[in-house]
Amino acid sequence: MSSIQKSQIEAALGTVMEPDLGRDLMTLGMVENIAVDEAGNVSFTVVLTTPACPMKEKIKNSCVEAIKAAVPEVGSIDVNMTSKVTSSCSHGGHGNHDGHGHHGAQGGHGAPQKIDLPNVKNIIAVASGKGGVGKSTVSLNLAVSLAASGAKVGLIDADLYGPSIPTMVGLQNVKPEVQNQKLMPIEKFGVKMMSIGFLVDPETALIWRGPMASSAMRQLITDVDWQELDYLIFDLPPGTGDIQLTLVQNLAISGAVIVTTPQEVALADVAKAVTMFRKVGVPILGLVENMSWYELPDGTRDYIFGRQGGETFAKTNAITFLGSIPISSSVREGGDNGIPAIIANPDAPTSQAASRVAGEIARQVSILNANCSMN
Ligand SMILES: Nc1ncnc2c1ncn2[C@@H]1O[C@H](COP(=O)(O)OP(=O)(O)OP(=O)(O)O)[C@@H](O)[C@H]1O
Repeated sequence: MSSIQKSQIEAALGTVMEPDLGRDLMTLGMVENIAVDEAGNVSFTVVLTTPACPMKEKIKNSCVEAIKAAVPEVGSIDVNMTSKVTSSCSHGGHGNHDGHGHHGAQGGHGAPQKIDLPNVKNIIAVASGKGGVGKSTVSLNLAVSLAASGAKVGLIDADLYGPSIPTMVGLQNVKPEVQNQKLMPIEKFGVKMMSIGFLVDPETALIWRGPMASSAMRQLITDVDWQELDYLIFDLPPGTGDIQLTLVQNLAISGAVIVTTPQEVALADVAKAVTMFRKVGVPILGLVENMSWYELPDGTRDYIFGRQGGETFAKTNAITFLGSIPISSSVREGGDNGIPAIIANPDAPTSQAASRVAGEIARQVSILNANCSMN
């Protein structure tokens, strides 16, 4: 008969800090179902804020160590790691005392209602100051990677003038069904997708300007039956013009990810994207540097577009650096063949880098949501 009390386990786990949130797991309510059997074997569940948590193993090991140190007579320790994705505070009223979301610049009394999707926990906008830096590639790999970790994920390709997601996932000639007056997203690689490219041919979209473009965007968001999603990745059109500004102003975005290459010209444009998000009060989750280097056959790196431009920019502008993704022919081939590199070649360094970036983004969303609900 074991003399170990549940309270001893609770006390031990109360010393384990969540590395990002700076509070212990018990205070954060992350531990459930603690059980101690007669032989002194312990089991419990740790509920993380995202299945893509890069700290998963670290937290698990810390729990085991804390219990062993506090209760040396313990038998086996069975830690069940699970997750429940937290919701963004950008939903009107959620986690925010004034009930108007956190977008101070726009969210005040009398401000127009932002488009909100109550069943979508987090909308992540992926932006770039300039075209061709790999924004769609990063958005797609982010979506696929989060879905592979177990999250419910959607992806919107809002590039009116050059939708690339249909080609990148091999769905060029697919048309979405309409059910109950809603467009059904098309599911591939575990991700629910909607692209302007599924709805109109590129020549038609090319002639749209201003209100036509804005209403097409609105439809992509509100007329789609997304159902419940943990993350909706919004691949914004490249640049920082009126279309982009209207979108980020009118949509309840949780946070923005900015994609750049290390090149200086791309970075000058990145500054504009940063300014745009800051102006409308959308938190910037961080910056991803794409096409950071090319690995030569002898293992050395060729920094084709310059070195660490993204990281330096992030530092000087007080933005989180989310990671670098090298140039690889498998990424380009994946884009052309309709199978994302992360699926076709998950062990390639580029795929690993893209997965790490996805984990970092999920982590930043969790931190943002936790900080906002604590305030
Ligand atoms: N890390 C990488 N390595 C190799 N090729 C890449 C990488 N990232 C993107 N590419 C390739 O670069 C091209 C442009 O990428 P992508 O379409 O993702 O950029 P974008 O910024 O979304 O462009 P657009 O401005 O057209 O929306 C594609 O052919 C893609 O396959």
